Amino acid sequence: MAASYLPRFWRSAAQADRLDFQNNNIVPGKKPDFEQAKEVEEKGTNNFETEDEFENPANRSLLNKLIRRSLVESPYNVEVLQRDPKSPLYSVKTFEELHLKRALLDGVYAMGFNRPSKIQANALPMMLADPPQNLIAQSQSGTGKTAAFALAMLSRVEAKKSYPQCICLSPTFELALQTGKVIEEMGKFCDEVKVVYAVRGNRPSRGSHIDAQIIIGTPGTVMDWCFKLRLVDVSNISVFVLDEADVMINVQGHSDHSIRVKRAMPKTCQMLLFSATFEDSVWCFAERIVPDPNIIKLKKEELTLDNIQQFYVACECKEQKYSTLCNLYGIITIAQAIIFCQTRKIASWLSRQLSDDGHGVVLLSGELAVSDRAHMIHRFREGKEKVLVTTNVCARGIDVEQVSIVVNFDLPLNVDGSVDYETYLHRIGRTGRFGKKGIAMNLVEKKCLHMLQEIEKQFKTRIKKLNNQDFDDMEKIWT
Ligand SMILES: Nc1ncnc2c1ncn2[C@@H]1O[C@H](COP(=O)(O)OP(=O)(O)OP(=O)(O)O)[C@@H](O)[C@H]1O
Repeated sequence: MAASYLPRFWRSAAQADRLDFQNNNIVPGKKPDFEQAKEVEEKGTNNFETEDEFENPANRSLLNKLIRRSLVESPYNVEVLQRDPKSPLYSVKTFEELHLKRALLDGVYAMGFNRPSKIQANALPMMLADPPQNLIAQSQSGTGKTAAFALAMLSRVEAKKSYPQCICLSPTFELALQTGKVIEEMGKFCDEVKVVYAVRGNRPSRGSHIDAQIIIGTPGTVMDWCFKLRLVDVSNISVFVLDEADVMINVQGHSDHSIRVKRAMPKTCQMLLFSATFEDSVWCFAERIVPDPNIIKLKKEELTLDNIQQFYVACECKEQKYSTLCNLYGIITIAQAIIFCQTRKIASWLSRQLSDDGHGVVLLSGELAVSDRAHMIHRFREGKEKVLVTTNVCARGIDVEQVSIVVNFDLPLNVDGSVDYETYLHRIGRTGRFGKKGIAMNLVEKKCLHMLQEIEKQFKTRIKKLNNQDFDDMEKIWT
């Protein structure tokens, strides 16, 4: 790693070879005592200015810990956020008060959840009501929507009946796998409940019996399973979930399939639509296709999360964006990062270029075979790869806790060249999960700077400028 690209105080530490940034290793040193740890913490990370202080092994170790905490672990406190009425994680309720069955309570606690988030506490009573009620729900990215609808499905299935009872549609292969894993994990104490994946590459033979109660899949494959292969008796489906519902009902390709599957559901089937974003017109459409829904809706100014700080660097051209990215590399690889590109072509150019220049990187785009996609996302999730270069295929839903920085190598655009606000929000929402701190960095050509103002106006938010040359500016980010 080129130490000169590091902020001042990290630079001196790195030059002294005291911190193994690449591997986030804690440098062995004298174990700091608690009082000293507190004192240093209260001083703040920027107070480690002198070499002398770095000489002290206790301080070195503490510094390392602080960097880890601000970048990798983030000094966030879910407990505190959950008591703040302004936070999307706020909840006055406990999971017990949501009347979940014992096996599910065991499941959520085993996952380390102590209290429900706002969306979970508000949506679950509606979803579990009898008779079942439909719901269209919006909540910011990373606030626990997946767990909310997973709990609803797991609460509704009759485990003794070995046939599909719930269908959940996701827009991508990766998200379907991730959501299925959450359902499996959460339901691990519910004996006999199974999940099956209706995704590309998993094709049971025609007429085979599916004994899983929950089907999670992408719209095209689920449609094939229901209508072409006749694997699913749709008249038994009691819960139908559309995750990322706005793209599922509005974007060509997804919408034809999703709406066809939805129309085949029995009249009594409960419809649950979730997303962090719903353009006004899409919201109206959703209300038209879901009978008599309960509604949980956010205001525009509630959409961005305070825990994600947004920045931009103004660049002259693509090449300068690339060199800026290289300058940032030491910083973005302290934790994990996702770099978004507008097209597959740019993504593969960028990942090739970065690897040629000796940077570790993994590419995930739609052109890869599904097995390669699964392999790449698995390696990234495991932390074996620190930087993921991708397209919008990973913009939504992907939940990797250690992602501290999202870089928009290109701003997300609609086909007409205007800013795609929804995708912007989903992309930056890959960091700052469940109250953690995160950073969104936009590399923007000067001719496109007006787009940043449009984003600021749209979400009543602020995107701060960073100086291209002087990455000591970056220092300010973490403080
Ligand atoms: N009640 C909870 N307590 C602690 N952690 C939680 C809780 N609910 C969810 N999480 C964690 O928060 C993270 C984000 O949750 P999730 O992926 O469900 O968010 P989401 O709202 O679906 O996000 P997106 O809009 O990006 O799809 C996950 O790692 C999940 O395990």
